Amino acid sequence: MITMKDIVREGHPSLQKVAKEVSLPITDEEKQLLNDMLIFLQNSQDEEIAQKYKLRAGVGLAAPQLGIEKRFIAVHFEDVDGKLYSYGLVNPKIISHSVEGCYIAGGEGCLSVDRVVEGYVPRYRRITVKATDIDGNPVKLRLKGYPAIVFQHEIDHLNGVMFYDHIDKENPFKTPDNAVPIE
Ligand SMILES: OCN(O)CCCc1ccccc1
Ligand code: NI
Repeated sequence: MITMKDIVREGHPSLQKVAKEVSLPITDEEKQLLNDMLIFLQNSQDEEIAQKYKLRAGVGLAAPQLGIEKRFIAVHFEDVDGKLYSYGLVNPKIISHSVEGCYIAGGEGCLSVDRVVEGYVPRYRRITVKATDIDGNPVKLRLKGYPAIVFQHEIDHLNGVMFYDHIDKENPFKTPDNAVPIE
């Protein structure tokens, strides 16, 4: 099972590179990896398991965070309406996005960053993501608000981008233009 010791921290080269496209169909080993990533997220959100294995709660994980420079991401969370987003995706790509932005009022964190980095992280408010799922089916997701933010955070990891790269250096709490806060 994946635990925190498997997650590389900032400074590790895998977090700074552009990860490679995965050739399809994915291998059984790659399927296992995606499943293990999803199970980690579920475990990290289970109070008992998280406490037992000292897991930090996460709503998403990207393969480069495991030192694996391949374009895999996993997400597991519910949105404010209780809709469950639980996906293991291959080669996710943002194919369109709104001009309008959004940001989490409390800022973002990252399992690969063992410190608080304050400030607003400007994100697109709406995105359309195309990917392949764990069974090789094409997936097209239209996402808005918090779900859109999570996917952007994970896809950033595939391109060597950390959440704090988006924070305004001069004024971290400058309200991003044309953007709405997400509580
Ligand atoms: O890359 C995953 N990760 O480090 C876990 C936290 C993910 C995340 C945190 C805040 C807002 C969006 C996504
Ligand atoms: Ni992260």
